[in-house]
Formats: sequence, structure tokens, C-alpha cells
Amino acid sequence: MRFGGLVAVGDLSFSVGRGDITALIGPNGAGKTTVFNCVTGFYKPTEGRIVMRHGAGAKANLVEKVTGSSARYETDKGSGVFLLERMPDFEISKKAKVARTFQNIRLFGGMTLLENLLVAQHNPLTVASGFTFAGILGLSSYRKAHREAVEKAVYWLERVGLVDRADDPAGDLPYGDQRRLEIARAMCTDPQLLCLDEPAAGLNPRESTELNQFLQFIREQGTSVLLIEHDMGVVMEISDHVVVLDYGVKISDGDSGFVKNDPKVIAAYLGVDDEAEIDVPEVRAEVTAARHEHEHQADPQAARDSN
Ligand SMILES: Nc1ncnc2c1ncn2[C@@H]1O[C@H](COP(=O)(O)OP(=O)(O)OP(=O)(O)O)[C@@H](O)[C@H]1O
Repeated sequence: MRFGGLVAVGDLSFSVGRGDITALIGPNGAGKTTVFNCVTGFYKPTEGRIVMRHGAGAKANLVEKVTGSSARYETDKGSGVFLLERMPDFEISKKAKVARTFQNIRLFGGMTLLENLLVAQHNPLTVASGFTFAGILGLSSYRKAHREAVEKAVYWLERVGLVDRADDPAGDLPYGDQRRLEIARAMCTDPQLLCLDEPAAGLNPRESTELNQFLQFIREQGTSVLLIEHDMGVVMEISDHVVVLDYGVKISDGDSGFVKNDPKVIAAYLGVDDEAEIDVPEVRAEVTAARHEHEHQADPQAARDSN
């Protein structure tokens, strides 16, 4: 993804396994949010391919077939291949079933919790109305769809422990509850892939633990999760797979144990000026040791002074 002369995301290829929690980490400005914006259709990547597969039948040869055609996607009895870089954002959420949350909460603060979760389901409701006002008033299909939408909203409100506040304005909730409500809203669209941009930002330790449990529950439901997160406690505890970006290039890819000991990851964080910003304790320890060694070699007296 290029912005004028700046290559925000360059040499990057990675897979998100079905039913896995995959974390995308890296220093500030590494390109993480840009990747999310490409996956969810907010940006059109300048080059490259982003493939979403549904179902067991979507084999690699179908991916190549769709790529070689001018189609945006191909579906067949519950399975499908979607080339996200060709699709507009509304189609990515509606057909490819990719949902997202944002770095900054984007709930409708003046609407109730229940209303926020119903708005997320406006697509099936509009279809059930037959796209007419009369349909909303009279069609039994609309009444059934509306009942199901409310049931789904209540289900997710229960999952995030907020059903007692269903009729309160979303803007009145404490910050941590708003973050969980935002994820619940995304889940009401029945995503196959849920993209979360820094869901643990600003949470206290208790809220962070609740979030971990909730994300693990989502994974157990079979929804794949792609996560940008600076809180390494969250990343290392719940991720099946971690991808590390630096300057728009992938520098490491593996499970959390592999990534936090990878010298390339440690070296990338060496570029961070303030050691306090490095929130992987193992990486911070390595970076501190490497700095001291470097200072010692360059100027033994200064290194002793700094100690
Ligand atoms: N719309 C845009 N126009 C121009 N440059 C952009 C745009 N969006 C992102 N960039 C640049 O792309 C690079 C990657 O930014 P991005 O926000 O993706 O990084 P990040 O890893 O998400 O950072 P952070 O952890 O701080 O959120 C940065 O140099 C940023 O300035």
C-alpha cells in the first residue's frame, strides 16, 4: 500500500488460520492499521491480493481461478473465495463476512445498547422488509427477522454481561464496557473473520482479563480473529499465531514463544527510543542488555556512568 512516495506496507504475506487468533504487532507506524484498512476495504491496496475463504470446499485452485477471472468472488453451497482487494467495503462485510472494530470507539453514543446491536443487523432486516415501508409494517417475514435480530442482540449482550443495561444509552457506559459492546456489535453481523484494532487499549487489568476470556469464547464459536494489539499480555496469552511488522515489512511469523525470542523482533524494538514503550518484557530485557553491551564497547567509562 503506497501513499504517494511512502510505501506503508510493502513485502507482506501471511495467513490467518480458520478459528485462530492471529495478532499483528510491531512498533508505532509499522503499518498495522494500514493492513486492517486494506483487509476491510477502507483502502484499496495499490498492489497484491487478499483472499478470504469460506468453507472446506474453497481450495487453492479456486483461488487461482477467481484471480484469473474478472470476478470479485465465487461462492458455491456455503463455500467461497473472495478477493477482498477487488470488493467495496460493504460487500466485504456483507458477503465475505469480515467485521471490524476501530482504534477509537465508534458506537452510536445516543442510541441504546440494544439499538446499537440492531443497527448492525440492518442488512437482513432490510431484505426481510422486501425493501418497502409496507413490508416493515405488514410482512410476517419482517416480524420474524426482527424477532431474530433482537434475540441475537440479547444473546451477545448476555455474553458481554451488559444485558441489564440494554435500554441505556451506549455513551453512558464505562470505557471498558463500550469496547466489549463494540465487539458484540461486530459479532451480530455473524462474521467469519473479526478484525480488532487495539481492543485492550485503555483497559484496566480486570477489563483486560474479561476481554481475553471474551475473545477466547469468540474463537471457540469458530470465528477467526485478527488482532492489532500493543498490550503484549493480551497478545502472548491468547494468540495462536503472531505476525510482526516493521516499516511495512514482515520480520517474524510464528507462535508467541518463537516471536518473542526472535532476534529480528528484538532488533526492531532496538529502534524504539524509549525503552518504557517496549511492552514485551522479554524483548525489553534483551534490548536493555544489547544497549548496555553496545555502550560498553563504544565508551566503557560512559557505560559505567550510565549504570
Ligand atoms: N492515509 C494515509 N496517508 C498517508 N500516509 C499514511 C496514511 N495512513 C497511514 N499512513 C502512513 O503509513 C505508515 C503506517 O501507518 P499505520 O497507521 O498503518 O501504522 P501502525 O503500525 O498502525 O501504527 P500505530 O501502532 O501507531 O497505530 C505511517 O508512516 C503512516 O504515517
